[in-house]
Amino acid sequence: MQIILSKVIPTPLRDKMQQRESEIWNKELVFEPGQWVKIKAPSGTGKTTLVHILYKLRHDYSGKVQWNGKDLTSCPAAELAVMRQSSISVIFQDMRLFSNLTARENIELNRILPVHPRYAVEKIDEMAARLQVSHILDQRAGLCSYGEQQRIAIIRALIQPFQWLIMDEPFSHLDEENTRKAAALIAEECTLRKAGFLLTDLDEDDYFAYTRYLGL
Ligand SMILES: Nc1ncnc2c1ncn2[C@@H]1O[C@H](COP(=O)(O)OP(=O)(O)OP(=O)(O)O)[C@@H](O)[C@H]1O
Repeated sequence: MQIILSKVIPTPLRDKMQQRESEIWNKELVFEPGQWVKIKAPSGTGKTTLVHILYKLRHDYSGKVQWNGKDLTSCPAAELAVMRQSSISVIFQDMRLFSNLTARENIELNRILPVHPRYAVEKIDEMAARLQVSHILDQRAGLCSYGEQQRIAIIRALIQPFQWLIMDEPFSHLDEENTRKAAALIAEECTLRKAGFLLTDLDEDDYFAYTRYLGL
C-alpha cells in the first residue's frame, strides 16, 4: 500500500509553519511499501497531529492524504475500516488501551477483529514473554505501569495484519534494554510481512535500519 501526502498543512499549525522549515508539511511525499521511515522532530511540532491525520482520526487540514490512491476525505467509511483492519496498524503515543479490560483482552480484540487473524492466540504469550510482560497479561490495563502499557500497545499493534505500522514515540516509557527488545520484535514482524513503518520521535537512534529520515 502506498501512502501519499500532498501539500498537507494542519490548521492549528498553519501560523507556526512560517517559523521553521519542514520536510513534511506542505510537501509532496510518497511513502512506498516497505520503507522504514524515521520522523524526528522537537516537541510540539506536530508528530501526533501527523499520526492522527494519517490514520484519519482528524481532518482539520488542507491538502490531501491518500492510501493506495484513495483520498481519505472522500473514501467511504466501510472501505477505510477494511483498510485499517488489513493494512494499517498504529501504536499511539497515549496507548489507547481499554483500562477496564485486561492487557490480554486488549490485545485479543485486535487479533480477532480482522476477518482473517494473522496469528493464533498463543502468539500473544510468545510476544509477551519476549517483552517481559507475561506476568501482567491478566491484569486490568488501567492498573499497569506506563512502561507495561506501552509494551501491551506494541503487542496489540503487532498481532493484527498490516502493511504499514505507524508508531508515535513508541518507546517513550521504556528503558534502553526494553526498547531494544521491543525494536527487535517490531523489526522482525515488519521484515516477515515486508511491511513499512513510520516512526516519530524526538531524537536520533540506531534501533532500526531506517531507509528514510525526515524532519517535521
Ligand atoms: N485541535 C487543536 N487545536 C489547537 N491546537 C492544536 C490542536 N491539535 C494540536 N494542536 C497544537 O499543535 C501543536 C502540535 O501538537 P502535537 O501533539 O501534534 O505535537 P507533537 O510533536 O506530537 O508533540 P510532543 O512531542 O510533545 O508529543 C501543538 O502546539 C498543539 O498545541
